[in-house]
Amino acid sequence: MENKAPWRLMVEYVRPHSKVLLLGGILSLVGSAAGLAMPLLAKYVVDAFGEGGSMTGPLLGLTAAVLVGAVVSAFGGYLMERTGEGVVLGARRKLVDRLLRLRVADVDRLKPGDLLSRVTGDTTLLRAVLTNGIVNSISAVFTLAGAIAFMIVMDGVLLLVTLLVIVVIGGLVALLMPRIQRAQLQAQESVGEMGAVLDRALQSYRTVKASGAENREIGNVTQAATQAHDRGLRVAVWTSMAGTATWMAVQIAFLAVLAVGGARVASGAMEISSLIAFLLYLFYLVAPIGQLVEGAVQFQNGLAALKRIREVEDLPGEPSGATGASDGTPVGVRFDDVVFQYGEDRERVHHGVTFDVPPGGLTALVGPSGAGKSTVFALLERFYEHQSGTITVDGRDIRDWPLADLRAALGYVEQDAPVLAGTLRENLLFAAPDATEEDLTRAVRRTRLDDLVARLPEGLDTAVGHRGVLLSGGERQRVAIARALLRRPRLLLLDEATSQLDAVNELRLREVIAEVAAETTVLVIAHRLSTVTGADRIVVMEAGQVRAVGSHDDLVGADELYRELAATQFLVA
Ligand SMILES: Nc1ncnc2c1ncn2[C@@H]1O[C@H](COP(=O)(O)OP(=O)(O)OP(=O)(O)O)[C@@H](O)[C@H]1O
Repeated sequence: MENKAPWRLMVEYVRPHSKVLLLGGILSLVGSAAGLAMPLLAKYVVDAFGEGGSMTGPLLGLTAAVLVGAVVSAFGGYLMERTGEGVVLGARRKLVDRLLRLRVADVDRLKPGDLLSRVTGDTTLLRAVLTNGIVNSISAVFTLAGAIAFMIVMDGVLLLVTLLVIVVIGGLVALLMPRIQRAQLQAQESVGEMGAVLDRALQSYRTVKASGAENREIGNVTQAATQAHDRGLRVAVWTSMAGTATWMAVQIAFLAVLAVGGARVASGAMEISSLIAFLLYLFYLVAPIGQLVEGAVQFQNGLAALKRIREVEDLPGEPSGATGASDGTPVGVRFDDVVFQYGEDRERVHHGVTFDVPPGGLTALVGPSGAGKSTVFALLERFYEHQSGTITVDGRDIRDWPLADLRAALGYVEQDAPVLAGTLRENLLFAAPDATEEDLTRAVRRTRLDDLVARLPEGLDTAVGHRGVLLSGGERQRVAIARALLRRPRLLLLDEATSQLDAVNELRLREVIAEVAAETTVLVIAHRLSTVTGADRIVVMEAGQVRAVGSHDDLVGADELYRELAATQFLVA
């Protein structure tokens, strides 16, 4: 979406930490200056040794340089790590903020496990860029420049020899960089892919076991892991080639300097102490060149990670307005010639859906599977945008409602009624954290959950297990209804569970629905005869259109499809 140069994007993450970074940078410069002074001081020690002068001064200087270098570098290093963690935190915050505000349609496409790896894995790579990448590179450049300056002073000819070797091999390394970045991006993608496969297996854990598909799923995850491994190896190959090239550069330069320098010392063109100092400086080049190469590699890795992070950040988000409020007064709903398809390449799901639900009472949506009933709910919640026609809630086009207010006005209970991990209380308060104890007790009573609460060892504070595995299907559905009711919705959308409920649970559910419908508008996707016969009106949908509206008795007499549904679906299932 944005077309900024990659390093600019990187700067955005680093900017909030620029002060600490500057301090760290200065410290590492001081550290490298202390380091740079050492060979020169060593030369003085050698000179003093040769000339029989006092060695105390140079030796003290050498000690001071070592100490200053060590302390300053350690502190500078700590600051860098700290900033690195700060960058990771900042990136994660930003990414998570976007992740939870994405549009449902985009999330449908993306794989949860892959998204997870972007938040956990890719953000971590950004830190490496900062700590080893940017700062080490800056201090390396400084050390390098300093060492070269000293080397000019020592002997210009030897410097030329050194630079020639380094430039040739440096060029080779530069050629490797784009390959490293590409390989790293692919490696990160494999890690994301592995997360996605693993996530799928864990989400459908019982199905995997029941289908005897453990080995196949293990195979799939292992395959993704192996791919990540292979691609990681490719990164390692290119990286170590870059490392080897650097190492060779220094070794060849060393041999060349030794040969040329030895000749120059023999001919009297240069002193032996200068040659020693020069060789020491030459080895001083090893670390910064290594750092530069590593910095460049880290930078490539960081860019690869950044690409994956930006892919998510650049997706459009929903408006992040304040949480909406609802006063619980019932509202009416109207669909007027609504046309909708899930994607450009998808078939239409709604071909002009029209119906009208007055405020209050119970309205049942019925129709064969795939008729588009759940889609009615998804459109009302604005999980997706309809292509044409009008949907109004309380007489107001839903596109004109602030999204947060619209969603606060609607209570939504999904068919598989998810219960989140945590205690029963946490689950109930999920949509209304500020609800009072009294509200809570009332909601529990209204949804006939008091028996359950009395039976649980720690009442409301009993942990209900990951995804509510410790509750029955009927209990889960009622927990979800209670959760929705605590938000005092003006319209309750209830996608009835298709699974068979036992007689007691079915009776309870019917009572709960009837009681809620006395106070607010309830729109229920009905799979049960008890629900449709108890409804004030029934909307019959077929293949993306409304074919009839009426009471149970009207429809049994007037609508063939309804009669058929009543005879088979509702009575049997
Ligand atoms: N998120 C989605 N992305 C793409 N297509 C979808 C999506 N959700 C539903 N569909 C398609 O839209 C059509 C209508 O689905 P919908 O869930 O609204 O039907 P339904 O009447 O509620 O059926 P059921 O009673 O089986 O739940 C189906 O063909 C389905 O495949």
